[in-house]
This record gives sequence, structure tokens and C-alpha cells, in this order.
Amino acid sequence: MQPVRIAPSILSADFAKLGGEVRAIDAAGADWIHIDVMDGHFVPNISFGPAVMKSVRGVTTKPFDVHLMIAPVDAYLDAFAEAGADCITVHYEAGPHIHRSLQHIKSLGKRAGIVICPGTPAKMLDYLLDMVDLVLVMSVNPGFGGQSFIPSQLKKIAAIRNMIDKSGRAIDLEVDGGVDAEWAKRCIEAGADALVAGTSVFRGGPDHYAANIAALRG
Ligand SMILES: O=C(CO)[C@H](O)[C@H](O)COP(=O)(O)O
Ligand SMILES: [Fe+2]
Repeated sequence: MQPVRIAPSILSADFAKLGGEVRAIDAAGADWIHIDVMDGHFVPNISFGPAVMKSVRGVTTKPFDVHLMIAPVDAYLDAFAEAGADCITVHYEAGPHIHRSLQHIKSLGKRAGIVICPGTPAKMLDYLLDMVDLVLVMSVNPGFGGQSFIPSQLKKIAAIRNMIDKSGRAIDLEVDGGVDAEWAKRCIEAGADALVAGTSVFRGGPDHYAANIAALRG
């Protein structure tokens, strides 16, 4: 397993200063930039689309880790690839043809990620693990930042770590939602090697970003 990667979610950034916020988390030690795209249909919230993402692509060379909460998603994959995504992650639950969506992402030359909600069992990955570069475990129900970590997801993280190790493939195991320094430690112990954090990274403003990111690494 590699050292944990920290992916601050810009959902918690000050949108009025988005370019500066992305620069600040880059300078503070972010490994990836997590981009939460919400469609107001799959999830009960709307965030932003590929044009906003593209507008900050030029301010950092860090990978863009794009979490698409869109259903159906296929019609939007090309736009996010063109806007500068490095990894495109789609929801198992957003269907209707998740396997086809993952094939599409790979055909665009991007890393492909699959994300599962808190109520979705790890078993759903059985016939998808051979085609993904990243598994994202939601530790909150998707749609909003600032929610509390759902403890039952630790068991699922451990189960997926086992599945990944058995697969023999290099697949990142990322956790998203309610991750603070305490939960980060438990996620890493359970086998996570990438952590998304919005609230706990952006808390206190730019002067605190480096310490907040360092706290998540433990
Ligand atoms: O995908 C998400 C919500 O659907 C966000 O990435 C996640 O909630 C991060 O924010 P926080 O750390 O505040 O929970
Ligand atoms: Fe996310």
C-alpha cells in the first residue's frame, strides 16, 4: 500500500475566490483536487459543471479527481475529460449501464473510478474491479458537504481492501465524506490509501490548510 493521498474537496472552498483556493490547497500539500459535481437529480443538490472545473485547471498541475454525482452520466463524460479530469469516478447506483460508463472513461484515456453509496454492498464490485483504477467508498450519503461519517463504512473499506489485494491490480481505495483527523486514522487502518476531505481541510481559512492536511495524514 502506498502513503495516503489527500484530496481536498473544493465543494467547501470559497467559490468567490475559487482559483486562489485551488492554488492555496495545492501549496498546502494536497495530492489531488477533488471535484464534486452534483446534478440536482441523482443527488438533491447542484454544484457546478465542466466549465467551472476548466476555469481552475490552469492554476495547478495536481491531478483532478472528479466525482460525478450525475444520472445518467454517459452524455457528460467527454466534457469532463476535455475540461481536464485525470480520474473520472461514476456512481454504481447512477446506472443504467455502469460497465459501459467505465469502458467509455477508459476509451477517453482517463483513469476510471467507481463509487458506491453507504447502502451499497462491496459485492457489487465483483464484476467491475478488473476495469477500474480507483474505488471510492462514500462514508456519507452523497449530495452535501459537512455531514457526519457513517461508522459502518469502515467494515466495507476493509472488505474492499481485501478484494483489491486479491485482485493483484493497482487500485486506489478512496473514502469520501465526514473525514476528519480521527476518522482518517481509522480509514487508513481499515485499508484506505486516499482520503477526500472538504470541511476538515477548509476549516479556519487558508492559513490553516497545511496543518489541516497534515493532520489527516496522521
Ligand atoms: O462527495 C461529497 C458529498 O457528496 C463530498 O466530497 C464530501 O462530502 C466531502 O465533504 P466533507 O468532507 O465536508 O464531508
Ligand atoms: Fe466527493
